Amino acid sequence: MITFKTLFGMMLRYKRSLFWGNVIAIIATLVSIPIPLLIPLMVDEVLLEKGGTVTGVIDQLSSAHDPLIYIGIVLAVTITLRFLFFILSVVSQKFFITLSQELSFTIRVRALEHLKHVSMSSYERLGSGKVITHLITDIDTIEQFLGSALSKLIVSVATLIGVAVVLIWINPLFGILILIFQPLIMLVTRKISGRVGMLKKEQNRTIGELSDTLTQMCDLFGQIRASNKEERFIDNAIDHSKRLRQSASEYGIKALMGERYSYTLFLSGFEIFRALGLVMVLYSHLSIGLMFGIFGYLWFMMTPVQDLLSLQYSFANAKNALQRLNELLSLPTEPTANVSAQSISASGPLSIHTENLVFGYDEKEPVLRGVNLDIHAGSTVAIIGASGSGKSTLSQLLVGFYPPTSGDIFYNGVSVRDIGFPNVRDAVFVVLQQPLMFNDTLRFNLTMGDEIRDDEIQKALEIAQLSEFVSTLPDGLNTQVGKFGIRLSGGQRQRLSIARMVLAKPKAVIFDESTSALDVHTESKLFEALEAFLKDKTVIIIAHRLSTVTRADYIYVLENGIILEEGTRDVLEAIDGSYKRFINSQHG
Ligand SMILES: Nc1ncnc2c1ncn2[C@@H]1O[C@H](COP(=O)(O)OP(=O)(O)OP(=O)(O)O)[C@@H](O)[C@H]1O
Repeated sequence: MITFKTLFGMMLRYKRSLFWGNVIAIIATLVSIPIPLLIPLMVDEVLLEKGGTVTGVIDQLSSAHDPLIYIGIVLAVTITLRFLFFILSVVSQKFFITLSQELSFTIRVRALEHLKHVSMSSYERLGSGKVITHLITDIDTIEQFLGSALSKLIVSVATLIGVAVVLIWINPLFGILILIFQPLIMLVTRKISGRVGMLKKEQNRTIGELSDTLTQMCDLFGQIRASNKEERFIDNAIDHSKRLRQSASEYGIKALMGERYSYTLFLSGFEIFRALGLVMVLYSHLSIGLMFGIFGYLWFMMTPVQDLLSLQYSFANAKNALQRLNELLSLPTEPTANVSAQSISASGPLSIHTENLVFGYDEKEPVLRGVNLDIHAGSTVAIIGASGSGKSTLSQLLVGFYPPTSGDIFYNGVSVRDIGFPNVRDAVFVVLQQPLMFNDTLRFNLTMGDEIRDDEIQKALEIAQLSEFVSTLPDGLNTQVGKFGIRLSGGQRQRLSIARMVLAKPKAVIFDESTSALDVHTESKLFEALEAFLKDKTVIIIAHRLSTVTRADYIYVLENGIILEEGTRDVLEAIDGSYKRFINSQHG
């Protein structure tokens, strides 16, 4: 969880930037404070010929008692101060911009680091589009607040205090009124800013939904076109866009109204102060020059007042964006390992044993309803069963993708909860029926970014029956495969995934329908070539094809989430049960 307190803590890590940014900003403010007063003072001291501090100082420096010289020098000093203010504020902003970028980077890294350990089921529940919105839009909203808070809060407050001090010097009543006026407006408009913040949250939520819809639509565009369903999907995206338009305009209008309303309140107070200035010239000793000075300061206050008011709104937005980001940061993570990874990475094959394994994507509807497997190290087993019986789900659990709802999985006698899911995934590799590829080169898809020698890659390609195909490609391993591997055939993708498995050097392999796209001849050649590689490995084959299943020493028949039959081929063939029906169905 990230709170404003956490953000403040993160900020304190950049003490140097924070210190220098603020020191320079305060010097800039001090430089700017006299600006509104200098020229108006000329009204009293030069036009009304009353003399005073400014002309007194100039007289000490020069002997020319000329009104034009007084005005010229004051003008030159004022313009110099303005430029000095400009340079100092740019320097201080530089510190703050870098700092706010560092902070949003830190938040993004923290969210990405959390994503590394998030459990698959909670990730799937949230959806990629929403995850992306949290990582981009919400963090952006927080960054906008941090950027303006860092650069404007101290400067605006310092300017207002500085102005109040000068005004107290000119007239105490004015100064005190100005000091309490700004917080009063913020208090009055607090409710509106809270409401605006909620609308921002709603807008970011609709962005998340739209991005989810668009991601899915773009990823499956070919499928949509093949079914001639563009209209339906585009209409759906338009509906989401309408919702975004609605929430964005609601937010935009209310945010603008709120800020303008607060500002109008301030301007009304500003007019009252101006009228008060006139009244004070009439009924007190306030000079016309000082009255102009007061008017000047009232204008001067505009920017810090506007900044503070908009800060109030961006604070409300950031508060809601933080809440949304915390949804991502509080997604449950995978259980962590208790025993060292050593326990299954030690040499030798892996035994896999499940005890009363229960799992459901939705906890109320179990897909696996008490599965017991006893797979000896180095053996080859097959799991068969009707479509939807839970075979792929079982393989996803065995490979450490989801934690069991109840029951347990043991690898070499150690529970998956103790080993830790990442260690299981290192040791067990699942080759999927429809492996998805990165939109990158063949080499990247084989190595996933690891440094692997070319001769090793070549060997893996040979085993996977792919080397001939790759040798015909003009760019060889540097050939781009397209999004999800679209430029490869289904069988080539399956073989590429097998080559990836060979390079990953797992201790156990699950083939989940992973040769279904190959003809029987290529499949047979592939398994022959794999024989030496798989010799010391535990192998689980999930298949619908008898020729694939017959490679197994032992067979499990899964039905409706439970093991209905199990045994060697001979034993199962002798029973008039599901396995027999499976064989008969293959013989047509
Ligand atoms: N990621 C998921 N989220 C929610 N439900 C899922 C998910 N994957 C599978 N299911 C559901 O789990 C049940 C079992 O699916 P599973 O893919 O494990 O069956 P299978 O035996 O491998 O089928 P097939 O032979 O057709 O591949 C199905 O009812 C399916 O709807």
